[in-house]
Amino acid sequence: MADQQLLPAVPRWKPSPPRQQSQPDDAAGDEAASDLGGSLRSTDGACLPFGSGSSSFPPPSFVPVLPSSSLEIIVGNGVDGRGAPAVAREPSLRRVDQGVVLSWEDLWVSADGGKAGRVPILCGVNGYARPGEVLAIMGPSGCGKSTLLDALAGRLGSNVSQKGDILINGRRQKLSYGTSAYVTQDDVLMTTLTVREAVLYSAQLQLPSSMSAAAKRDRAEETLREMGLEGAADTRIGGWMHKGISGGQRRRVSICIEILTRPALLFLDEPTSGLDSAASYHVVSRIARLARREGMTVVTAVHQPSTEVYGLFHGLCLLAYGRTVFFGPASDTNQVRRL
Ligand SMILES: Nc1ncnc2c1ncn2[C@@H]1O[C@H](COP(=O)(O)OP(=O)(O)OP(=O)(O)O)[C@@H](O)[C@H]1O
Repeated sequence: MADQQLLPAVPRWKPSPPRQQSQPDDAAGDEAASDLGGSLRSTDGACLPFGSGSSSFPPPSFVPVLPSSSLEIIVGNGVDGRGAPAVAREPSLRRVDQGVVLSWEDLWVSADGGKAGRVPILCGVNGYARPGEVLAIMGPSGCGKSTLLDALAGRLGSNVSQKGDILINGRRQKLSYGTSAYVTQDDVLMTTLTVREAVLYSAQLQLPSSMSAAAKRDRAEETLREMGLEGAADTRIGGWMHKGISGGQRRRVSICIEILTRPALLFLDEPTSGLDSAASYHVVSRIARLARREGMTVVTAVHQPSTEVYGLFHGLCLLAYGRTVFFGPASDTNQVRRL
């Protein structure tokens, strides 16, 4: 088959011996899901050894486990753009029980293709994302990256249906308001506002009324700093008519607005699209640092990252033709990167 021939060096699943357990049915879903600690199942019932063997990307335990404080996130060459060490060692601010382990198992998505019937988009994909880490969804154009992201975020369109499990901390449950945020590919921002105004107004709208005005202002300022936007805070966002902030800064403003509520789960659709490699690096390194610091679970669809940007990802979910062809630590994928 053509797609098989194209991917000779991609690490393959090595099914471990089937477990002595029947496939969960819908009614028993929660109970079965909580038993996924050691492995996830493929469509044929075999176990998929996520994180098994020598992998440093262990499977989710479904008790959200934040990385230990000694864990290092090596950001590119270990030095950020201003020469400061970029190894994140700060302890996470999020309580352990607030982290979100997101997993998906045997997830199928198809679209209504009219006379052609249902058109498959995702075919039994599996994976997970953990607190404090950035999982990159990669693959060629049309392989289903955005669809997977949308399915995980509960944003699929009405002509699309899904089958399979999406679990939050091992259970089928809905995310409560403010738990997750989604940064779309397009920056929808008020061009006449300054960066500070845009973030502050969003803080006033999004943050709970129980927070004082001063606390909301502080949160807005803190988030501006986290995204490295202090220098541009008083610059008008601008647009086609009036030049304002740069493309990379626009992306960071969009992200800034979405993380004001400190969501436990952050979805990003192509956060680096349209950016040069330096701006891409700046955006993703901020996200990686924030994920680490806040114990945030980040899932991002990304297209052709540079080596430096790629080095910021913890996990990789590589799709091709709607199927998972690799899932594991991003650092384990030298063969994939050479393809
Ligand atoms: N709502 C839909 N209705 C019909 N087909 C769809 C729908 N959503 C996605 N598709 C199809 O599913 C496939 C995967 O689309 P998707 O946008 O997820 O790919 P992608 O990997 O994100 O692509 P790109 O990198 O180009 O953005 C495409 O062939 C697309 O046309």
